[in-house]
Amino acid sequence: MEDRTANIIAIASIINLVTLIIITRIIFHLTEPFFLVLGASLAGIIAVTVIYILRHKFHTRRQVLETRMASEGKELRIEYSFLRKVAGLPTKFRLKELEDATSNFNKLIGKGASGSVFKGRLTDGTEIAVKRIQHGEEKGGKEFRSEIAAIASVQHVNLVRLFGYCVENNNVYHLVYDFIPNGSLADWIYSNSRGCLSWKQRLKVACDVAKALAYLHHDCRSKVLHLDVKPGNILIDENYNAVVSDFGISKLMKRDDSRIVTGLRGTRGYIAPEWMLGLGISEKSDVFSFGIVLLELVGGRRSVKTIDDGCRSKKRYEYFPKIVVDKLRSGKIMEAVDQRLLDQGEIDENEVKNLVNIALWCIQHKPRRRPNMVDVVKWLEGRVAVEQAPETTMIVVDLLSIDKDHGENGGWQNRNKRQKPGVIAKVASQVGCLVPGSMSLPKSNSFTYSLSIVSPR
Ligand SMILES: Nc1ncnc2c1ncn2[C@@H]1O[C@H](COP(=O)(O)OP(=O)(O)OP(=O)(O)O)[C@@H](O)[C@H]1O
Repeated sequence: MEDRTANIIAIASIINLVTLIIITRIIFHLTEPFFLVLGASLAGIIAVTVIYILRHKFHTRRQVLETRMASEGKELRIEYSFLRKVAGLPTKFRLKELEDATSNFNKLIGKGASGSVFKGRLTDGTEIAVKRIQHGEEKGGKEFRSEIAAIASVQHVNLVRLFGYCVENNNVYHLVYDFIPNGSLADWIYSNSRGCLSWKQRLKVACDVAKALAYLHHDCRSKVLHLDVKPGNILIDENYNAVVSDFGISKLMKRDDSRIVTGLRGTRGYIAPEWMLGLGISEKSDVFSFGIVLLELVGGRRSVKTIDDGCRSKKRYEYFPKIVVDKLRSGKIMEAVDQRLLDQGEIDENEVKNLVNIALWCIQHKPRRRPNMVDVVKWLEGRVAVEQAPETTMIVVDLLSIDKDHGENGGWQNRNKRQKPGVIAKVASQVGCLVPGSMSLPKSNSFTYSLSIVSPR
């Protein structure tokens, strides 16, 4: 509308001017030179007017476009952030936002092998846990990408929620999670630091973790292998629900693949034998680790313990799963149960046997003999009866757990050390505990074990 008015005014001005010149010529009988000067001036005026009109048009159009783009951009941004929220996808944080949220990273919650975790609060009041991975670009970046790839698109009440991430500084990666207030399962079962979980609460934790793993293995577009299932990575929320966390070494696996080959990582005591032997891993490797967690829930202790017998040259180890099998066979399973649970009472021997039986299915050394997590959930919920677990050789024990310096506290991980299967035999012979062939199980409660390596296939 404005454009048209400007055009009309310009054309009308030119017509007026020409008319004025013609009238002036008629009245005053003006000469040729006068008209040359006048013509040039007129051309100048017309050129200026045309330039003005064009500029005005261009300016107006640009303004219209800018306004339209701004409003479309805003709409797109709103839509984009809305879709991310709906899909639960992680958002990118600025370092400054995380510094403000964590008061400059001064509330340390805990430290793991890969970094430190800090408590914080976002401006909208949401409590967060910020994990700072500081391993140098390659390792830290790898762990960071694994974590994001694995949990960015998964949503389950028993999986920790990843709110977002931040990579402003090349070698420092931040992952922002929902804050889970009651510490990890390790704090509850290995020590009294937070108290003692009752038997019912332990059964609930087992169910929650099983559901989370069943979801990762069977309900996601690609199978998600967690690969570091252990009490330290199972968080307890305010209602004592279990939340699985730490996807730093997880892997995605195509639905059609039966196994994948990857460098040995994970945590001592929980690594499935097929992984240690370099035979490839699958969702059944998580099932193995889960079985070990079940036994630790029953015993309130770690599966591998160092025995201090005063002999410094050769360390001796106690393997709890073997103790449990022994106790079950001799009808004394309650002797393997966490003393604190026995003191609390309200623990049913049949329920203990049932849980132990499920665990023994899960830790079968042959992966194909292990159940899948969907079946485990049905067993744990009592929807399907559990048959007695077959005997398993239980002789490929986590040799990499045998670490001269770190003893039994579980703090050592080979997460960042890629090991070849041959290393296992080497480590075994170094610690003097490689016995070829199978081994017979000692009958005593706290026996030490020798290790031999057989193929789980
Ligand atoms: N989302 C969270 N909310 C509350 N606490 C958390 C959260 N994530 C981790 N933590 C706490 O931070 C501690 C360190 O966690 P992190 O995952 O880094 O290490 P870890 O699992 O203990 O060891 P590792 O990295 O060796 O597996 C844990 O003990 C846990 O209690």
